[in-house]
Amino acid sequence: ETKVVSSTNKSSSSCQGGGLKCTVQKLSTFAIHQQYILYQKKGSLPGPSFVPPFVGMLFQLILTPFDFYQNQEKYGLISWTSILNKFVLFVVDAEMTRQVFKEENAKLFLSLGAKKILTEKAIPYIEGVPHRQLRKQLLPLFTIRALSSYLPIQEAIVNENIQSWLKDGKMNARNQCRDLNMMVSTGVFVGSNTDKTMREEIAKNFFIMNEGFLCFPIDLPGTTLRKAIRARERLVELFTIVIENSRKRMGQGDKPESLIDLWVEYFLSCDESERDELSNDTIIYTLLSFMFASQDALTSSLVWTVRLMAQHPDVLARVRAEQFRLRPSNQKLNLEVMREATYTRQVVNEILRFRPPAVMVPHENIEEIKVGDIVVPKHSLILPSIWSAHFQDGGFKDPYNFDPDRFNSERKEEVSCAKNYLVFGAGPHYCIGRELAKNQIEVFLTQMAMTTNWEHVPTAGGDEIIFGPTIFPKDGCNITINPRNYSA
Ligand code: HEM
Repeated sequence: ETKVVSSTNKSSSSCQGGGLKCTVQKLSTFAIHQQYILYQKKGSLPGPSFVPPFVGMLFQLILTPFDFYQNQEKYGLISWTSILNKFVLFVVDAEMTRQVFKEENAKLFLSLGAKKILTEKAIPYIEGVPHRQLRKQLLPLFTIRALSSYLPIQEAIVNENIQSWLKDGKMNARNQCRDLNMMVSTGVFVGSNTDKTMREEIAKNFFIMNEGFLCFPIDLPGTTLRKAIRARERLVELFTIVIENSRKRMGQGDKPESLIDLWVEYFLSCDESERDELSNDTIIYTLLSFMFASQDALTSSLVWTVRLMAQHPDVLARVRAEQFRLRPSNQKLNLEVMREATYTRQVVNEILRFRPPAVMVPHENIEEIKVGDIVVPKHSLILPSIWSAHFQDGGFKDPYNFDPDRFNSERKEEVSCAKNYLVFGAGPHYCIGRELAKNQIEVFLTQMAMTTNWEHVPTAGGDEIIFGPTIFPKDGCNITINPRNYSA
């Protein structure tokens, strides 16, 4: 390594005049140097015989992700590659994937833009004791009581959207579910007692902020990233107003309705000395992370719900029969009924297994760590593959079959294959919104099933799976949709 570094210096000193030839010479020396470092790091790990300098496998990963996956999987349970000159460890084994999620020294690696937008105060960037304390503070927001208070909001907004889709008679699931999801998340987080104009402004700014997560990370006036940062600043102002209103209502003993209400209620119940002085800040930046974490993943799951149910009418018929048995006169959903709807919940779990929205969750190790027997050099990018864990040989039975019965009380694959089910991650950053997310998919599934009939409208190549950055059918899934009488 030292030798290569000194040869770089030598070449630059002999190349003082500048000009194209000199630039090419410097770039080639740099490329050779980088390749040398990568090959040193990979040691005996299997992987591609050649990785293009500078960009590495970036374009394959973005443009043809599943080809990239399949090629990489051929190298075995753990292999190497490189993206933008960074050494990348690709992990397809469920056990090792879990290990990465649990490793304190491997941090979630969100996009470069995400850190600028969400700032260091966002929960995925917090570690150790402060992280554990924050997670504890968040528990009251996801209890059965809390989830019950969000249900009427979820149900009302889902129904409202479905009614407007029925008027059109056809739709693109990806576009419509994205809007529905934004309305539901905003409703759940800030409550329906926040006026409509403010909820709409929150949603509008959140869309702008979301654009910034995957854009080119250049923060200059007029860039997508700068607009996203401005949108975040406006969201901070809007959330401050919502929290102040909630303080007034919770202070006079009103019933909490939204996630913010529950958090404010929790603060007011704590001893003055225990209250976090920066409580507004904590709530606001955590809410921004919630919006970020929930939006694309949930939209992906709703779209797959539409696509998979159109593909499996037998499964949809069983959901309808169960719902009609439990709610013969279209009673409102509540958590008890949802607990009894075991088949419907199996379908939700299978949608999440079969099409996990976040197929891989990048991590960066801040120290040298071990994954399996492999020593991973500091500052590598690790790609633990949730997708591969869900389809790994020796895990779920016939994993490429969409089969909700795998989770019934006889087969219980959620127990026997627990180590392969990684849709919500594992370890200290395990998804805190998982029950909220599952409820949302279930509400959507039941309302679609009981009030509509829909049919998939295929397009050429439209079923190919793309990253966006969660997974979607390429055409976003077009359907025709018609009203249906409430029946089994
Ligand atoms: C289908 C929907 C969802 C999927 C597939 C999903 C998946 C994930 C995954 C894989 C992680 C990383 C876990 C780890 O590192 O071990 C995560 C973290 C997280 N999720 Fe979700 N999620 C979903 C919905 C939601 C929702 C609705 C919320 C709203 C509250 C949410 C909030 C979070 C937060 C705050 C984190 C970071 C937790 C921390 O850093 O401690 N997620 N999620």
